[in-house]
Amino acid sequence: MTAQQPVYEARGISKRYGNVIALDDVDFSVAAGEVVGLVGDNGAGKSTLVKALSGAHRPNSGELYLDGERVEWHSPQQALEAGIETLYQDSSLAPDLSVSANMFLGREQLVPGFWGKLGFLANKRMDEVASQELQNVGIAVPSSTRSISKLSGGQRQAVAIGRAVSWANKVIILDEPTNHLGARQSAEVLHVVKAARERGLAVIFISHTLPHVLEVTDRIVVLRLGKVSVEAPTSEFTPDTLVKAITGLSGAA
Ligand SMILES: Nc1ncnc2c1ncn2[C@@H]1O[C@H](COP(=O)(O)OP(=O)(O)OP(=O)(O)O)[C@@H](O)[C@H]1O
Repeated sequence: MTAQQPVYEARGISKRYGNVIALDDVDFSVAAGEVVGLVGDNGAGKSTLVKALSGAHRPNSGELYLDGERVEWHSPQQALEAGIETLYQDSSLAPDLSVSANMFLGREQLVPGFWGKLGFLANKRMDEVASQELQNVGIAVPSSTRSISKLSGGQRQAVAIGRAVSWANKVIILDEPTNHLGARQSAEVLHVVKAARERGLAVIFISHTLPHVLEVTDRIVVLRLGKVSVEAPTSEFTPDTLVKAITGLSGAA
C-alpha cells in the first residue's frame, strides 16, 4: 500500500451480472503521482472495475472516495467533471478532424480546466495551444493541423492519451493503452504515462502486456476471479512472479 493519502479510492466494490460475480468486495486506491497497474486474466474483472471507477456502471455495493470525500457517479460525465479521465480500449478520435480539433472535441460543456480559462479560441490559437499541450506531455506529432486519418496508429493513440492527460485534473484511467502498438510506438505511449505521473496525476494503467506494466507502474494490483489476489510495489515482482500471481498457479510477489 502507498503511504500517501489516496486521491481516488474504491472500498468493498461488488458487481454482479446476473449470476456472474464480476467483482467481489474489491478495494483499490491510487495516489497523486503514482501509477498503479491493474492486471488479471481475461474475465478477472478489470473492465468492470474501470467502469465503476469511471462512472459507466454503478456497482451493486461499495463506495468511492475522491480526495477523501464520498462520491457517487450517476454518469461518466459526472466522473469527468470531477477530474477523472478514462481512455477506453476502443476510444476513438474523429478521423476527419485535425489533431487540435480532436484535442478540444466534446469539452465545451466541461468545468473548465486550464484551457477553459482561455474561453473561446480562434482556430489558430487552438492549434497553438494543442501543439504546446501535446509537447508538454511529450508527444511529437507532425502538425496539430493534420487530420487524424493521416497519422499512424501509434501517433493516434498518443494523441488520444495526450488529450486525456491534458484534460485530467486528478485521475487518469488508461485501459490497454499500448494494445496493438509496435515497440517504438509503445515506448512513446509509456513516455506519456510517465509525463502524467510527473504532472502529479494519479494514473491507473490496465494492460495484458506485462513488460509495460513492470516498466511504468509503481504498484501492481492483481485481480483474479473478481477479487484482489495480490497487491505489492512493482519492485517486488519479477516477470515470473507476476505471471504466477495472475494465473494463480503458485507463488506471489
Ligand atoms: N455485460 C456483461 N454481462 C454479463 N457478464 C459480464 C458482462 N461484462 C462482464 N461480464 C463478466 O464479468 C466478468 C468480468 O469481466 P471483465 O470484462 O470485467 O473482465 P476483464 O478482466 O476486463 O477481462 P478482459 O481482460 O478479457 O477484458 C467475466 O466473467 C465476464 O464474462
